[in-house]
Amino acid sequence: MKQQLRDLLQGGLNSNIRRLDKVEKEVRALLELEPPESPEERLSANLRAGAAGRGDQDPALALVQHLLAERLACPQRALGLFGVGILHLATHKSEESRYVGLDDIGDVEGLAARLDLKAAGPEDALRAGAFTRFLLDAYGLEGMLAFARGMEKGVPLDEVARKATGKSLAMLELQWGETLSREQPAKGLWPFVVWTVGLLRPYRLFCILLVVGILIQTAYATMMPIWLNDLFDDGITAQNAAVIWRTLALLVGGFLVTSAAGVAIDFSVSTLGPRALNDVRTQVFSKLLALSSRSLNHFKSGDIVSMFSADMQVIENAIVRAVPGIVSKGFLMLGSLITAVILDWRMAIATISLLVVAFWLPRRVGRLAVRAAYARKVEDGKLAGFIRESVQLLPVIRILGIGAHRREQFDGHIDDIYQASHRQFLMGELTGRVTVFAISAAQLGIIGLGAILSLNGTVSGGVVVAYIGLLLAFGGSAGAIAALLPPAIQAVGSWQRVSTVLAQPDDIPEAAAGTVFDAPLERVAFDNVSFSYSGDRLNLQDVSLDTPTPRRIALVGPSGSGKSTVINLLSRNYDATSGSIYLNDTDIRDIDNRSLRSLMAVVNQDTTLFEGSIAYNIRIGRMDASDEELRRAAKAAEIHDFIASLPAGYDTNVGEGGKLLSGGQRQRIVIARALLRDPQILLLDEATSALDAEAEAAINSTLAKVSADRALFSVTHRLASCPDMDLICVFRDGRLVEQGRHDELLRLGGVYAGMWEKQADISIANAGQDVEITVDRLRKIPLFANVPDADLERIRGKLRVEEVEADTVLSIEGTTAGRFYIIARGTVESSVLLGDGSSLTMEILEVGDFFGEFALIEGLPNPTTCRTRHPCLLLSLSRQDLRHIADLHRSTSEQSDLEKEIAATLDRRLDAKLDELMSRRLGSANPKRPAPAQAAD
Ligand SMILES: Nc1ncnc2c1ncn2[C@@H]1O[C@H](COP(=O)(O)OP(=O)(O)OP(=O)(O)O)[C@@H](O)[C@H]1O
Repeated sequence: MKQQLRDLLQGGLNSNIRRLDKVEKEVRALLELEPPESPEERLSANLRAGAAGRGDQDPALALVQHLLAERLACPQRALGLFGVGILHLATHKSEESRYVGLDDIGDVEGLAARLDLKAAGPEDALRAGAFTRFLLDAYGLEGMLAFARGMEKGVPLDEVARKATGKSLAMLELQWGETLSREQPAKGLWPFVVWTVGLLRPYRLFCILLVVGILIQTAYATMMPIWLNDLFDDGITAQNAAVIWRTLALLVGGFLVTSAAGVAIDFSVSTLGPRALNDVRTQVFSKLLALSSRSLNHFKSGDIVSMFSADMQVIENAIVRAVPGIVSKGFLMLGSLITAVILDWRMAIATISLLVVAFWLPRRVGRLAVRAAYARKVEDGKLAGFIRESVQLLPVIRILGIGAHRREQFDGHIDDIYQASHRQFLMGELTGRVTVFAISAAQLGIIGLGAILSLNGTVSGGVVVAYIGLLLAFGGSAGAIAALLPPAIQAVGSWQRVSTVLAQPDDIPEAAAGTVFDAPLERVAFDNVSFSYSGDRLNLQDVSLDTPTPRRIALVGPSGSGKSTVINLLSRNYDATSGSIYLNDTDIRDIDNRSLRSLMAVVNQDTTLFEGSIAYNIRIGRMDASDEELRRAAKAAEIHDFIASLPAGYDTNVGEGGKLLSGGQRQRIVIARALLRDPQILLLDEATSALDAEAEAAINSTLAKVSADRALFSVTHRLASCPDMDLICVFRDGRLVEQGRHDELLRLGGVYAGMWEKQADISIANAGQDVEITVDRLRKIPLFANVPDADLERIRGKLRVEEVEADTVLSIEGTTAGRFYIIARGTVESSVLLGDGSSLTMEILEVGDFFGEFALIEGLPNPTTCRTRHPCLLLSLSRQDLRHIADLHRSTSEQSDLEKEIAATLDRRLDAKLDELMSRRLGSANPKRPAPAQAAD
């Protein structure tokens, strides 16, 4: 056998075997395969598999397919997709498969079919590699192999996907798309120069001025050595005054013209740079406006802001200084080379050979420098985002006492920045230094050669003098390029970030041949609509709803159930993952986007205004509205009288974000803006939840008036307004679980009835001044289920009404201080701190929910931190008050019944919470592998 193998090797297969060996090693590592018994066996398996790759099939692909089939029991149908995919991963840098364009990924089904017929082009191989890498990353080797093994003939791929990953094929493709990097692979200096030239194209006159200036400078520098040669050989050596005077005149004249050309260059670059940069700013800003919320979610706001400040500055500097400098010095070097050939071809060949070597070296270092500059930009963006988040959340950081932890994270960021910038500067400087070093070495070599050749008279003294001049010009140019390279390289990093945004496909949904919707709206329908934000799980599932309009529709349900998502889909902030939404009988995707938007107005809880006057803030609802229409909208929003009472009236400046006005006033301006559009569909997303109770009561009455005769979709946590609604849609876990009128839903006794029961008997009166709760309602709190009426009446009397602003921490995990609370208005987030300092939301507590019961028992610490998400109205009870009531019933030294009951209930709740906490922590420790049982669709 050995002899046989040796013969084969000698038969010219060496290079093939080496390649197969390399591929096999990579594939074994990728698929975690045990190495075979002996090298001979491996060699023979390789050869057998390689030999199977006859005809036009790649022997390496045959080897991978052999390993998949023989060692991993994958069926024939999987060998195309995964064979090509794994081979691609093994032979290319895995990173490459991240950069598949989102538009290019196509569907897995089609890809598998193409690869089955072995018609894989390089793009198919890249896609197969990208899909294989995605499965490996998201579902591990087991998941990938489960997919591959499931691809038996005749089994639909959707079924294979569900079995292997718990997700439908469509969801898997969406998830795959989401994991692809939106960054561009590292680019070099040349593409940046090409981009810059493209940018400058609209400014032809200045470009011509610039090019003429550069050509004049180049011509002068190129001619100078020839004139020096003439001056030396024909003038000074031959004692010819005429030649001397003529050459001197040329040198001085050329000098003056070149100086003028320098001024022209300065003038044109200082015009071109800022103009071109403004164009880039416009492009990026327009792109931001053209990107959907889904695409924007992929960029950090810190990155985007620093793109407009730091990045633009760096690019401008490159366009004004570095690029023109490098181009003109490059021309100069080219001109010098031509002169060198004219002067003496032998010296020129030697010069060119040395220079080729001299340029090759810096190119290699330069590539590393470009990569380092990009890495530095990424780190800068991360730090900017971190600082922004820290400043915004400073109060939360203080209250949670996680300052030291944030400091540690900050140290981590600046450490990363140090590493990245150290590398960036080192590589940038090294590129310059290597360039100078290489050119200087070449210079020395050529001067030496010239001197030796002049000894035996092969070249004249004039040529040597001219060459020295040439090389000085050459060295000077190389030095200048070396100095200009670091800022240019820095600019490539910045440009790369900018181009990552610019390369995103515009995906604000816009119907290609969208129809204008100008009919009266008679119907809104959701037909089996499902949606996922991230591709990871469905946030809305199979929602079907068909309602005539105008009608008032409430969307209710627990936090996170998908209510706001319905608003997002209806307003086409996102498009449904599957299913359709109809206005009358037209799919909203077929409606021209402008026309669709003009049909509707959204008022949500964010009342931030734009910097500018009140009039401006209302008018942006419809730019062509007249002053009279503006006033009418303000009157309908019941804010006109207030505006009229201001000294500057409608011209009053609202300050940054509108901070000179109260929350209620800001919200009325937002409502006036919405009404100015006279929308057929009014979308309210918790429009009053950020306001205090008094402002909420007033604005609710305004909203009730302005929503008549429109299709109103109102997301609300507080059910008090629901009895007046024409339709109530109840959501839970992304599904529309109930729909009907208030009475019907109460009779149904389902989710809505439960929510109503929780909120009923807690009444808010007097614009939030008074909150009442009945004894019967108190009894429904498990803690008080068995407490006698008399005690409950006492507890009711001791409850204190508290009005609390948003973002107030009411109890802190691990501490025993605090009170017992019942929520009458608003929502409260209960969270726990994880080991890595991040916090995990356990529950969103809503009206009728209670928390802080742990405070009622001596020494029992709070298991979670509770923080208000909105301004809240709470009923609270102190430990002392409860104890006082308990003491009234204490006959012996034993615990009273009340205390026993509370302790027992607490035990149960605590157990349940701990179980939930454990499972969530375990779940969050392994986010990459969702259990197939949690099928999202
Ligand atoms: N931009 C987003 N990216 C990813 N997931 C999101 C995004 N917005 C919402 N979600 C998730 O989608 C689910 C539904 O959210 P949605 O905001 O529609 O619920 P909701 O019922 O309106 O909740 P709330 O009452 O708290 O506002 C939640 O699990 C939420 O975490």
